[in-house]
Amino acid sequence: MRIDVLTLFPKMFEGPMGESIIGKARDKNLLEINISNFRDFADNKHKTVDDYPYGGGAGMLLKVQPIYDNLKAIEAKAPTVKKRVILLDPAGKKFDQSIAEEFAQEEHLVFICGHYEGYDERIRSLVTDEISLGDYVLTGGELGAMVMIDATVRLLPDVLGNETSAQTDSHSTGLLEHPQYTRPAEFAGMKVPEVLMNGNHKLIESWQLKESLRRTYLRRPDMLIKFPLTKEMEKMLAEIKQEEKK
Ligand SMILES: Nc1nonc1C(=O)NC1CCNCC1
Repeated sequence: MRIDVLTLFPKMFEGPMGESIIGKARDKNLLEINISNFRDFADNKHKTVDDYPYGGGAGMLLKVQPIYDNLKAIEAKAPTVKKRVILLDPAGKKFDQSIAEEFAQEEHLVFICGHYEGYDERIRSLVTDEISLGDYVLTGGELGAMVMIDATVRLLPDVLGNETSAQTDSHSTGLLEHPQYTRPAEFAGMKVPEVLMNGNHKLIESWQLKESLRRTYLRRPDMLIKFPLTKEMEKMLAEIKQEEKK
């Protein structure tokens, strides 16, 4: 996968996109990330990328031209590859695991990071997607782009090195992940549930499913409404509702 990011602050990406799992994936050539500063493409001598809004109003808007020419330069390097050009915008579709899974299937992702008050509206004609990190306002789109890249890249083959962990994550299965424990068996008086210590895989799987259902029921009932429950799950959920009443 190739990822291009258009930003005014390239240095923001050095840490998060250079360390740990993403950094190792780049070292292993599992993906290529190119960060470009669209200020470099501004066609005026002062390299300005923003201007006052027509009709007045607070703040400055990002001009189209620098971003347009930056996109053209990216296109020139990879003309045949199908691209998803993603505009980071609080008015966009809210990012979630299903979008990460969709992006992970793509060959080439291009992220445009907003700044200032917003974009010249004509920038929207250049993009395929408008995606929001969430219902809040950030100082720029950079952190949103990094979160989306992180959530997407970890789904690529061989990036995690343990594919099952991506497939069983919260939000990947449609339920929240069950509680997990590691050594020691007891810490500060808190013991690991006995069922996990006895090695009976069928009992363990049943416990894990029930605890996923419990956690989802208690924390994210909105996810449960959408989940296709089996008869076994419906029985477990009925037990959970009784248990949680006490
Ligand atoms: N939420 C968001 N998801 O993507 N971008 C988001 C965002 O808040 N962008 C800011 C909007 C105001 N101007 C600076 C950028």
